[in-house]
Amino acid sequence: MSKNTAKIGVLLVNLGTPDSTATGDVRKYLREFLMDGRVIDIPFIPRWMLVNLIIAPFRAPKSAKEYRKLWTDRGSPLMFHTEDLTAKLKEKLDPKKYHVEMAMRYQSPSIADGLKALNKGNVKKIIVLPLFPQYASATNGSVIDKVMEEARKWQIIPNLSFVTNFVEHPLFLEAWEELGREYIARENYDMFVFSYHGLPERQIKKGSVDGYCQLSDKCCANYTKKNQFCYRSQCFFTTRLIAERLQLPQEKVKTCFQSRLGNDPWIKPYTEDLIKEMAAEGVKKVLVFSPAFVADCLETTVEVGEEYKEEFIELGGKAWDLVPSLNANDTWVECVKSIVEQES
Ligand SMILES: C=CC1=C(C)c2cc3[nH]c(cc4nc(cc5[nH]c(cc1n2)c(C)c5CCC(=O)O)C(CCC(=O)O)=C4C)c(C)c3C=C
Ligand SMILES: [Fe+2]
Ligand SMILES: [Fe+2]
Repeated sequence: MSKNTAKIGVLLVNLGTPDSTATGDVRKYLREFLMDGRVIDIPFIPRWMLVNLIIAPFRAPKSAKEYRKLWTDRGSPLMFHTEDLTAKLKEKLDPKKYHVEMAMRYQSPSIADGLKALNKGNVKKIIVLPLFPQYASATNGSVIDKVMEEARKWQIIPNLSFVTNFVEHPLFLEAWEELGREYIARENYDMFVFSYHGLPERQIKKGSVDGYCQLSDKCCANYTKKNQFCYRSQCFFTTRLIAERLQLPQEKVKTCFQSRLGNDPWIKPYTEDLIKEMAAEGVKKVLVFSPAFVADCLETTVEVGEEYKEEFIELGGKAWDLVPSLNANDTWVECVKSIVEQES
């Protein structure tokens, strides 16, 4: 009997970050990111004009300044946390059985290079794990799309398996529970805010099965087979699962959405509005979770941890504590290992 020595390839994919904080590099990153038709989902010519003539030129210098607040000796946190996660996963998985690579959807290391490295290693199967817990066409969908675009060029296409979301994975929830518990043990919070990356409402409606998702509280509050890919519904569901584990009183738990871009309506409630409401109601101490991200990045450290905090404190708040992301937390590494083993 011949022994099949081919391994299982694993590709961990995160969003991507600029190569440096130079305005030119940030502009290059924004152009690639926002020219993705799953991110700005309008026809090519208006998208090209919007991105190249308006957003990239005006936003790049502002974003570069924000990235400078975030940058470390090891570069962008999104990058080095993903590197650390990958290194720890490699240690946990049997190297005779698995070949692990990491990639970024935009900029580098590219998905094409990650796949090439796996393919050279003679893999019989490739498991693609986009590092986004809740499915969105703009993130997980875009990673899957790009992997298929690359694989389409190969003579031999091995078995490809895609992880579409992992909001219910017990170890994902346990990792957040552990991180949250440390804060809850130290402080008596009035409110627990779960702030997720936003999405244009249009993108939720486009993915709605039989028009089920109308962005009301009714549809998104229930996570069912009809809306299992509705990003907003998965976010509410994530909040509920983490809050239940931490036994947080329901009336002290809020879900909201941050980081709007452009003038179209994005999914609500907006984090900025919630901050104002909470301050007006006399809420003083808030613990914030950001479970759409598995690594700290511009959106967590700067937007939630600095900018929203400043706004809340200016409006009379006393504490706005951000729970750090999963980064290379051991329970999270176990979660990724378990996802890979389930898909193997
Ligand atoms: C949960 C994951 C994310 C979704 C969904 C998502 C959708 C989305 N994002 C933009 C526009 C921008 N996002 C930016 C940064 C950024 N976004 C995510 C994740 C999701 N985006 C992450 C992890 C990051 C941080 C990257 C880092 O380097 O730290 C930015 C760039 C930063 C800036 O200039 O403010 C933009 C722009 C859209 C339009 C969108 C959905 C359609
Ligand atoms: Fe984003
Ligand atoms: Fe919905």
